[in-house]
Amino acid sequence: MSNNNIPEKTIERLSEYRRTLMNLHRQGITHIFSHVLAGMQGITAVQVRRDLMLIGFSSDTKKGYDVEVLIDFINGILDSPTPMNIAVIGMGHLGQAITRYFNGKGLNLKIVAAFDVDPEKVGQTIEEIPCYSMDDFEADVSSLDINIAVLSCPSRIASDLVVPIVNAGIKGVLNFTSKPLNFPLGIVVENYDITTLLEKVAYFVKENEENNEM
Ligand SMILES: NC(=O)c1ccc[n+]([C@@H]2O[C@H](COP(=O)([O-])OP(=O)(O)OC[C@H]3O[C@@H](n4cnc5c(N)ncnc54)[C@H](O)[C@@H]3O)[C@@H](O)[C@H]2O)c1
Repeated sequence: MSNNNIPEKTIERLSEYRRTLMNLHRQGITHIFSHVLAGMQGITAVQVRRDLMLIGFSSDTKKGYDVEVLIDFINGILDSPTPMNIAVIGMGHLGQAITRYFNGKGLNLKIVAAFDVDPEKVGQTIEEIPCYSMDDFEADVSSLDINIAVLSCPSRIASDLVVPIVNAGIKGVLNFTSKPLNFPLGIVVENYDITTLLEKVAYFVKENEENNEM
């Protein structure tokens, strides 16, 4: 099966499984049963087994899954053969928080540059990465071999960045602004808006309360 056929939700869970497995590995745990992994993720063992079957992982031994082997297998599915470089566009509160949080994770993905328009930030090193001017965005993205952009600029200017991002050859966008963006086919985009997500949680809380009252 090509990785393109793996459902989005399975990809998200594989990333979560890997983080859990890496923690277990650090604690010296060598094997884990599907129901234990499932319990740690708050899902069913059937779901875990189905996800791992989908990616062709079947080495469930009497002791459960071999933690190291499973991490390697998931690496082979999720990671690109070469490390991917990420740029943060808008190195304000959120951009800096994301960089600080993400670059400590030791993944095959690294935030290597920031772009901003603030003269006090451009030319500085912030959270251990260089901050470049938006004026030279396309040339710098190309010379730094950046594949992915994280958008943490003001929402009102987010749509102005679609064309520069496409022209610069960026292949994936994680958009944190409150302006949902569309890109041409071939560019992966994930819009992550905390207000939408919180409203979704609040809606289901309300639904549960209403159902409990009935
Ligand atoms: N999705 C979420 O969970 C979430 C949470 C908080 C904030 N946000 C959004 O993230 C964005 C940033 O929020 P913040 O609190 O970090 O704001 P901030 O004002 O601290 O940072 C914004 C940064 O963008 C820079 N900027 C302005 N115009 C730019 C341009 N044309 N190109 C590149 N950079 C530019 C600014 O100089 C500043 O450094 C906002 O759109 C906000 O709505 C999303």
